[in-house]
Amino acid sequence: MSLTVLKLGGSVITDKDRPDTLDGEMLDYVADAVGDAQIDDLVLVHGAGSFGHHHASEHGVSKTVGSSDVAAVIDIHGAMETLDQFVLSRLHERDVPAVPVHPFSVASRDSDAELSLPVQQIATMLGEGFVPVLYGDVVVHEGKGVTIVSGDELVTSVARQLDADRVGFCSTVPGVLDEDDAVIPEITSYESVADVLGESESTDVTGGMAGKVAALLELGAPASIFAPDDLTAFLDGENPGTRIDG
Ligand SMILES: Nc1ncnc2c1ncn2[C@@H]1O[C@H](COP(=O)(O)OP(=O)(O)OP(=O)(O)O)[C@@H](O)[C@H]1O
Ligand SMILES: C=C(C)CCOP(=O)(O)O
Repeated sequence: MSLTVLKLGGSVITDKDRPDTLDGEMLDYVADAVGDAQIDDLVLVHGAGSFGHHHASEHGVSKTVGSSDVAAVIDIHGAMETLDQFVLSRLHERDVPAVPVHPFSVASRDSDAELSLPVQQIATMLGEGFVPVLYGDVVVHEGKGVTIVSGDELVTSVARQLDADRVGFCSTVPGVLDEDDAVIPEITSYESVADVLGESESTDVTGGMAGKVAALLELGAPASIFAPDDLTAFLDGENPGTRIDG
């Protein structure tokens, strides 16, 4: 069996400039591609877009800055659960057997910020024919209350632990772009692209493209970053966009 881990970028499925606003057309578009895909085992992770980053920013919470305020936990996690419900229902409309895995309820960080994400339930879900769906969320963090765990970190953690065969990031851009906005076909070291990597153009507490590339270089397996137009090609086994191989 071949395992694919795919992240649907929050900037793809939401309108990242308007708080708590779905991009329903794009969500339908990517859900169509997932619904039509012929793949054995699939784990989906979605980002936060305007459902998580605005709330995290309002409460001053990021991957490194924590909060012990229950209202912050409920606000951020609640917004992400709402977005997750939209994602799940669009997938169900296409008969994708998608089931939720709520990171806040299962994951944690230790005092060195090391993420611990149990994957046995995800493996069992796959074995039973489900498509587990995770999402960027708040996560309890030893000594800091809660911090943010990005969908990118969840992808790399699941992919590493379950030895994924293919890892894909569907974002709004066709790949990592160079200074002339051309897609860089392959990245093998952070230094080679550090100058062109920036944060997201919208509110984003998890580091935008720079955070994504850094996380993927540490994965130890190749991963692709591509735009929604290329999602079907990726799910068909091609390697569109930028291939990151640390
Ligand atoms: N060199 C670069 N090439 C491509 N995109 C870049 C680059 N530098 C910065 N970016 C920004 O990074 C964004 C992609 O990162 P972002 O974190 O927003 O993606 P996402 O995973 O789709 O969203 P989310 O984090 O909400 O899930 C692009 O939309 C762009 O604004
Ligand atoms: C801001 C929150 C809650 C999660 C961020 O996840 P990402 O959109 O994958 O970076």
